[in-house]
Amino acid sequence: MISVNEALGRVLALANPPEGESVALDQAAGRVLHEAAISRLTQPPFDSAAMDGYAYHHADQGQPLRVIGESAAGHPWTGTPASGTAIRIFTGAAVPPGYDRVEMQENTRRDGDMLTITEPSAGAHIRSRGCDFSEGDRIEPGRVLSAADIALLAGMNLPQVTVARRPKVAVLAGGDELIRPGENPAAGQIICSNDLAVAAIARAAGAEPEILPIARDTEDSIRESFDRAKTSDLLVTIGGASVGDHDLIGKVASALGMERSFYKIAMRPGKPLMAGKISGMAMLGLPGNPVSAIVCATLFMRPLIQAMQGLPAQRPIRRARLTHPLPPEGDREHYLRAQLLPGDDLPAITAFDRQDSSLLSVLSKADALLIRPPHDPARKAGEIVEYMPLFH
Ligand SMILES: Nc1nc2c(c(=O)[nH]1)N[C@H]1C(S)=C(S)[C@@H](COP(=O)(O)OP(=O)(O)OC[C@H]3O[C@@H](n4cnc5c(N)ncnc54)[C@H](O)[C@@H]3O)O[C@H]1N2
Ligand code: MOO
Repeated sequence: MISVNEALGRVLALANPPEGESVALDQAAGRVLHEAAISRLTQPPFDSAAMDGYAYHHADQGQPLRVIGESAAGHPWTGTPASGTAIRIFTGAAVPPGYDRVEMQENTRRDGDMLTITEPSAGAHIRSRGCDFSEGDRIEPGRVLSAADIALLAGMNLPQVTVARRPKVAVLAGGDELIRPGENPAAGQIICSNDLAVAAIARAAGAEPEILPIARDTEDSIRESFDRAKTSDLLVTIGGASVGDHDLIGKVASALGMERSFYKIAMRPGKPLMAGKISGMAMLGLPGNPVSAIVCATLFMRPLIQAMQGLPAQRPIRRARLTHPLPPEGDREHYLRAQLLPGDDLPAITAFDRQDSSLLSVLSKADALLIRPPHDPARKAGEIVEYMPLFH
């Protein structure tokens, strides 16, 4: 069995290089920038007023000024400044060369055409040309575009950007016991839940997931499902990964020529994880236990989907203080479902008592996975441990 870190490295190596596609800005939030975006404009394009008031020249401060024009946003003044003059100006309007101050109107008194600055501000209240960004400035690729990025790209006059194509992820649940939510379970049947969760994690990571019909526990059914997935970038199977007579995923994958990257890792839950490539398509075989499937999707599928879009690999590992003692660990890295509360210096973390890998009700209450390395000795309350935040 290989370590979690080793497995993660091998999973990330399955990612093909991302491909770009051009999208309109209103579709670009949350996507990964694939090519550098290069500004077509300088912003602001002219020295611009930061307040509603009057533009004047600093040298004329202290004397009455004659108001000789007006500059509003979208309607620049075209006259010529002269000494002893001012113009009415509004926020966002161009400040004509020749004036170097804008006084807010609250600090002035106006009498006909004549203006007195009653209380000169310390600052100029002028945003100089290019103080935000300049033509040719770049936003580098390999980042998820935020709402602020979209606004910046718009300001740069870029109506479209090249983002990484969303990886197509086929999600395949298998098992004769599985039926869809809403159906009536017969004896021995349960509701298929894992594929919905895995697809949700895939979508949140930027993929375009497709949930395939549930495969039955026959080689033919599984082969048929693999065939449906062949135009995907990644096939994620759930269940049938262990050693039972009906666990056929590995067998079918091998028969279809899977180049296996690994099978089984020193991790709890998630031991029977499988990874590899079939005809250029990446494949992850998740264990069927619901918590195992969701934890493995979080730890391995999510970073793989991010790598497929050109994002750097990052494991969001943080530190917290234990609220209770923990027993020594065995030979697998253990990811315990846990709850976080605010603490003095670090958050306080409490692992749930019940850690069976079938318990969705416990996972749903958890906001963290408390990480225990293989052979970690017993821990006391108050000791610092590592955790990974869940689902946010
Ligand atoms: N003799 C051994 N038995 C098992 C071992 C082992 O090492 N030796 N490992 C155990 C571990 S650890 C895990 S994890 C499971 C994984 O087994 P599979 O990947 O073959 O999963 P299944 O047997 O298909 O299912 C396990 C469990 O999960 C339920 N399930 C499966 N798919 C779904 C789904 N889409 N939605 C909801 N629930 C699902 C399934 O009904 C089973 O209850 O193997 C252990 N056994
Ligand atoms: O690896 Mo299994 O996931 O421990 O239940």
